Amino acid sequence: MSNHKTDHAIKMTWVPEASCGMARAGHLHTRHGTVPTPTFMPVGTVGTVKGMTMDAVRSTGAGIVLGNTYHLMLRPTADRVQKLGGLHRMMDWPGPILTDSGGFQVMSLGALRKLDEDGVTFRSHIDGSKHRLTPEISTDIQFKLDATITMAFDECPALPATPEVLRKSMEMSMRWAARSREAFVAREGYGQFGIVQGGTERDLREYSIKALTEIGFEGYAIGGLAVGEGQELMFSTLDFTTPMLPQDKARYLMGVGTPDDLLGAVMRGVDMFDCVMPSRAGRTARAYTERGPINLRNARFAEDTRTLTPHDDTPVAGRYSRAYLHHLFRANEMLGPMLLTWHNLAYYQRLMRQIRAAIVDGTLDVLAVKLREDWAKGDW
Ligand SMILES: CNc1nc2cc3nc(NC)[nH]c3cc2c(=O)[nH]1
Repeated sequence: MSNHKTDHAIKMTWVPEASCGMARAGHLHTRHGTVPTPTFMPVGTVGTVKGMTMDAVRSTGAGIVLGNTYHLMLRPTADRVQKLGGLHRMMDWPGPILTDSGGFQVMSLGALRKLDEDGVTFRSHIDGSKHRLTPEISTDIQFKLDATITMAFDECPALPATPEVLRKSMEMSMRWAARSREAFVAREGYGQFGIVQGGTERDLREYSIKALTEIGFEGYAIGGLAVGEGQELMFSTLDFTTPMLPQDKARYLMGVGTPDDLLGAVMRGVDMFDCVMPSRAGRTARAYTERGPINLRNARFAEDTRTLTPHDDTPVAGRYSRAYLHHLFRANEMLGPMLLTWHNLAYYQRLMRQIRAAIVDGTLDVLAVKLREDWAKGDW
């Protein structure tokens, strides 16, 4: 079922460049610029990547950032963001912005939620005010935010769940996907992604992909994972899910993940990621490095004059000692979370660039062995 409103617009496209096994390298062409994939999207929850100016975000090499519908609809509200010229103008980020559709965060943050066939009613975690999200309302909010990529409104069931619960939830999300597509206003270079559901069940994932590809979207997200199932079950689900997705459209694995998750998911055919880990870790003194994560509050760093990483490709990496960062966190200084968020996001972007380059020259398997060896070695 194609949708008249989306036929005429020149949609957003994903163009393949190279592949290595199941892994792909390509470019996502949008109204707000072209992004090399695989790509990691820093999370800009309420119109800010916490602790970072957008110049700092850009300096890490990030190409596209994520905004949260749930948070933005509560504060400053979609109408106000629209009045301020949309997210791009308001946060001074001219590049692509993907907004999620809010359902996942309603279920994890909202209070007193009531879910029905039409949508979800909930109270704000900020002031207890009552709000409603439906496929139509969510799509309209994302339009007002001027999202480059709009996400379909779905339900992400908690795992573990019985196949029957997963089937009912997925079928409702597919009905919501059709309503989301109907409500989507096509504009040149903008796109909407459907979200595949079905938990870890192969038949349900197949049904969901069939439903979504019949509706037709500019890209496809894999939802319903990274909800506590563990890496092994996430990877085994990807093993049979990504091959069933269209080859010529971007695949986005929602809410993932650690550096090892990213590597494994790219090797299973995923192109796009978002995760709060690098930025949240930056606020809690957890530094991601080539030798795995380290906790900078630990006393062993008090006089460690080494930098966090041998790379010196960001204003942080080559300039500040672990001892200084340790001091900033012990002193609860603002600069601690700022510098470490910057470092972590730069580490994630550098990792994605390394992975992408290895796909292009066909050496991803070699890189994967090297990365996993180094992560396992632990700190220098
Ligand atoms: C916006 N819709 C939507 N968001 C999600 C965000 C997630 N974030 C995680 N782990 C941190 N899993 C997720 C699944 C979904 C999902 O199934 N749907």
